[in-house]
Amino acid sequence: MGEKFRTEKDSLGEIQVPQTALYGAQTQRAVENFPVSGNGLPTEFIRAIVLIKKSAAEANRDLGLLDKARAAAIIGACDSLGDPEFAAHFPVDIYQTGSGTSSNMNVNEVLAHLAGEGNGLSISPNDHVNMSQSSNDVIPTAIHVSALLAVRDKLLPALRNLHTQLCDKAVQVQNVVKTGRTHLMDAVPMTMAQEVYAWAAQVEDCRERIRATMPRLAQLAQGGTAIGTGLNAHPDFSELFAQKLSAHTSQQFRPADNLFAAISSQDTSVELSGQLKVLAVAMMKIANDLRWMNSGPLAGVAEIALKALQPGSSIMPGKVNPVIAESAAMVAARVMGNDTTITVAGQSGNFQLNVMLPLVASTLLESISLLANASQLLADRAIASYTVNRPHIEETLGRNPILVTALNPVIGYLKAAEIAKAAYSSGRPVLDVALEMTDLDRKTLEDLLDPAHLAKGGLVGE
Ligand SMILES: O=C(O)C[C@H](O)C(=O)O
Repeated sequence: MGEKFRTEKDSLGEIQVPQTALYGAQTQRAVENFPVSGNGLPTEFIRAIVLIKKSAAEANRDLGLLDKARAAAIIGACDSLGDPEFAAHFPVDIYQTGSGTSSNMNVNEVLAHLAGEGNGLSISPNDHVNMSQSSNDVIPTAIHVSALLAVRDKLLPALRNLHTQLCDKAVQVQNVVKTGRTHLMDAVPMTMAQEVYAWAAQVEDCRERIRATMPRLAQLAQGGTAIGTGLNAHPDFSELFAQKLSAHTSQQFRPADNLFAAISSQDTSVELSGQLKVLAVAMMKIANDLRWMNSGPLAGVAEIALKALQPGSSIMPGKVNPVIAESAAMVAARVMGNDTTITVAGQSGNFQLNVMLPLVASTLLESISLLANASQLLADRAIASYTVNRPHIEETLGRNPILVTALNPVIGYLKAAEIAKAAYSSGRPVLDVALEMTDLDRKTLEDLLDPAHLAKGGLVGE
């Protein structure tokens, strides 16, 4: 049996809508107009719009604009939306109208339908659910709210965990002295803790950069309506709305300093995306360092062994690959690309409205979610569990002629270079060669060339 339909009507006329749909005519038109990606906007974004509708209904009620019965019905409808409704009744594609009007109307229609069910109330998607609002302030507000909550609830905790795991690891490997590398080539010694603490510092700086965007994310376009003038909204609406939303989210929101700017630009989204890109760059570096350090096990750098999580190869038996680091590196690549997308979308503020808002919403939320998940996995399934190949590290460190760098202040660079060359060509320990080519005694050379001492900067008296 074919799907049943009902007739719905909007300002363009009648249209057939699936019988069971909670949405109405405008959503149906959008479904038919935009069969583009097959992907809807993220659930957390739609949830943010629903929260905006709830807070708006409360504010309109308190301002005496919306009668108590309708306000209660709309608020009840907002509260009744569970996961199955989110999956089924918000079908509009990301690549729709640039203002997100189709998604705003989708939410308005679903809530009006649910709010009017079984109570005899006539509830209009435009006049009641969308009262005092325009898509032009709802959608930028939903971007800020959903992004801020995702940063607060997912990304910042994941970064804190990654930082903690890195610091714990650094303590575990504080006595591992290894060869430092510059240009991928052997350089002077360091401890593995110094290396891991450097990653931790990068992560912590990224966390702080992202956290610093939150005060601007907390500024909302709501109340500006179509272009920022607030036409059709009560003068107290934006402030009261922000109070209601703050209470529902345990997060302080407030009206934007300039509502025109909040509607016509996406500068704060661009700012946040830029900080997410810094994190992606840091994540790529850490993931690649781990991959190099884990390379081998026989013919590679082989300093560490990442935990074996799955067979690496369908054809090469026994091979194990650094899958979590590869996954994190792909996330980083995606976020860098997303930042370019958001940069272009952010430029698309023509006169009073940015018209790439759904693209900003989906791309920004994807970056936050991917980075949160990848950070968690990197921490728990790579950093926490890797083991150190101490014999190999010690063996290569002991033979490293670059240790001779420590003799520069005593015998000069040119003499030290001669010793290094002789050590490289003969394959002998640099200490033995230096003993022959200088006047320094063994004890002095042992002190000067001690890798653990050099890892502290080689300062006399350390
Ligand atoms: O949907 C709205 O509220 C306004 C629309 O985006 C427009 O400016 O044309």
